[in-house]
Parts: sequence; C-alpha cells; structure tokens
Amino acid sequence: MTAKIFIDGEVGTTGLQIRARLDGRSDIKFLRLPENLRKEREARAQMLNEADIAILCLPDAAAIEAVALIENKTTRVIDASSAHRVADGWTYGFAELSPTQRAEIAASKRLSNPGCYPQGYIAMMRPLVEAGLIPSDFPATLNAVSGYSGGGKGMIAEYEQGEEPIKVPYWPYGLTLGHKHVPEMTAYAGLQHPPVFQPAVGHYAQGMIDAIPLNLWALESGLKMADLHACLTKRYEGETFVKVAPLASAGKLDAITPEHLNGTNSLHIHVHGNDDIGQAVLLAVYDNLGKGASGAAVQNMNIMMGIDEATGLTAASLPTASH
Ligand SMILES: NC(=O)C1=CN([C@@H]2O[C@H](COP(=O)(O)OP(=O)(O)OC[C@H]3O[C@@H](n4cnc5c(N)ncnc54)[C@H](OP(=O)(O)O)[C@@H]3O)[C@@H](O)[C@H]2O)C=CC1
Ligand SMILES: CC(=O)N[C@@H](CCC(=O)OP(=O)(O)O)C(=O)O
Repeated sequence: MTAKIFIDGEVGTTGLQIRARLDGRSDIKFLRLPENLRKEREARAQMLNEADIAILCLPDAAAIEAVALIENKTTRVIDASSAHRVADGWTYGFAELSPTQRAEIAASKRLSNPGCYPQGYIAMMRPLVEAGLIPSDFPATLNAVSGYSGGGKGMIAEYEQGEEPIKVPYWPYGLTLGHKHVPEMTAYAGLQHPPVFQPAVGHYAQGMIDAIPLNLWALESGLKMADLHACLTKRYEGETFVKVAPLASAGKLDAITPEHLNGTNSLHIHVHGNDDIGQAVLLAVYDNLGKGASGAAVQNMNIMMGIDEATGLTAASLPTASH
C-alpha cells in the first residue's frame, strides 16, 4: 500500500531533511503545494485532510492551526514542533522510551516528535530512574551543545548569511532556565523536579551533545560507573539506533564530538567519570536533525505504517573498545 504523506513546512530545515530521507521510496506518495500556496490556509487544509500521515514541520502556532484544520478521523499526525509534547491524547514519539512505546506509536493518530535536546536526556536518565539507581527526586542537570541548524532557517541565516554573520564559537543561552524542552524532559525521564538545563549553540551547522554530570557521592547507594553502564547497556540491548559505548576509558574519545553521528539516526551514549571521587558524566551524541528531528520523524512514520522502522535511515556502529 502507498501512504499519502503531506509535509506541512516542507521547505524548512526539518521538512527538507525528511524529504531527503524519504526520497525514492515507492511506498510513499507525496502531497505537495506549490510555493505560492504553501502557507495558504485553504490549500493546507485540503492537503492535511487528504493525507494518510501529515508531518508538521512548523512553528508551534502553525502546528496547532494545522491540527485544527483536520476535519476527518483518518489523517494521522506527526508533529515535529513543541506544541504537543506533553499534551493529553498525544503519543510521545521516542520509540526507545519503553518496551511498549512502539505499540503506542503504531496505533497513534496524534504523535509528537520529541525535542532535540530531550531525546538524549531522556534516553540516559529514564532507565536509571526506572531502575531506582537515580532517585526520582534527584536534583538533575543537563549541559548541551547544538549546531546552529537547531534554530531553523532563521538561525542558519544568522550564522551563514548577511554582512555580519555570527562568529561566536560557543554561545550559552536559555540562562533564565525556562527552556521549552524542560517539561518533556521532566515528564518522560520520570523526575519529580525539572533539571537545570543549560544549552549552547556552537559555531557549526549540525550535531549535538547532551551531558549529564552526576555527583554519585551524594547518593547513599554507593553507585559506580559500572552500575550506570550496565543498566543503560541492558536497556538498549538489541536497539538499532540507541547504543551504549564500551565503558569509560575503553570508549574512543573522538566519538564524543557533536558532529560524529551527522546524517544518521543514531544516538550513542557514553559513560565516563571517576569512581574514586564519586562523580560520573553521561554523554549522548547525535544529530539534532537526525534522531533529534527528521530521522526520528521518519522512524515514527515507518512504525505507524507498520513497516521496518529503519527503512530509509542510517545507523552508525559503536566506537571500538581501544583508543
Ligand atoms: N531544527 C531542529 O533541529 C529542530 C526543529 N524542531 C522543530 O520543528 C519545527 C520546524 O523547525 P525547523 O525546520 O528548524 O524550522 P524552519 O524555520 O527551518 O522551518 C519552518 C518552516 O515552516 C514554514 N512556515 C511557517 N509558518 C507557516 C505556516 N503558517 N504555514 C505553512 N508553513 C509555515 C516556514 O516558512 P518560511 O520558509 O517562509 O519561513 C519554514 O519553511 C519547529 O517547531 C522546531 O522547533 C524540532 C527538533 C529539532
Ligand atoms: C539551537 C537552538 O536554538 N535550538 C532550539 C531547539 C530546537 C528544537 O528542538 O526545536 P523544538 O523545541 O521544536 O524541538 C532551541 O533551543 O529553541
């Protein structure tokens, strides 16, 4: 069967990447609008209602409008925006979230693609909280760096065009700590309190690292790096896209660079630290436009279509155990 797919916001950063990942697929028929109609309400409404799956690659307000324009019971939605991440009636599109998540995605009519930063955070934190290794009231933090494509067409233009493109090598932001990704991080990691989330934009286009520092000494359990690593490794055993690198000193450090997994749908977790001083740092490396956005959207679309979730996606192998 051929699925009719409409990408609302097709010429934006996320939309273009989804198109590229779906190019050449014979199981998909694209519904498309000409340039002069792509923001016209009526024309979008027609496409949204004709589509089997509508993928929204829009700012939040336009995504909310698109959902309201759907009048039938058949069009299924994948929303890449942050409008519905913790909304009632919406499925969270992180396939590796739990053993039951793929079944929920497969049955979903309204699916929210995760935020880029939250995917890595949730991938690392949730299994540890679920296993009781990290208490749910833990005062967690997240430091992260993203390429400037994370800010969409507008930010790409600020870094690449005009008379005075931004030259700043590393630009911390979100310093009032109210970033829109924090509610989904808290909810899906299973934490009682929002993490302190401190993101930054780097002077490169694409790719990201989430880093979670952990003061293990503050826990009475005597938790060691090997415990964290064993829990995460067991959790992602057999997964195609989320993988855990060999423990700490055995991991290749050149794999912990933000652009390492660009073009793939992979997310690799690394456990580092120092048991003698009771501190660890968990790192997730992935492509903000891959597993962080477009790759995840295609993975979710495949699951919703009932086909192999890896169709059209690239998975990267793990670093080897020697330097
Ligand atoms: N970039 C990233 O790394 C990630 C982005 N996201 C989310 O995905 C969504 C899309 O982001 P991104 O692709 O980066 O953003 P872009 O700004 O690159 O693209 C958004 C597109 O939506 C179009 N658009 C805006 N308003 C309307 C409207 N009313 N009707 C139809 N089209 C409209 C824009 O048109 P025009 O071309 O005219 O501006 C643009 O082409 C956002 O919600 C973003 O937060 C999620 C995860 C990661
Ligand atoms: C570098 C940069 O600006 N990044 C964006 C996040 C992009 C993203 O993930 O958008 P969603 O919230 O729709 O998921 C930001 O911090 O707002």
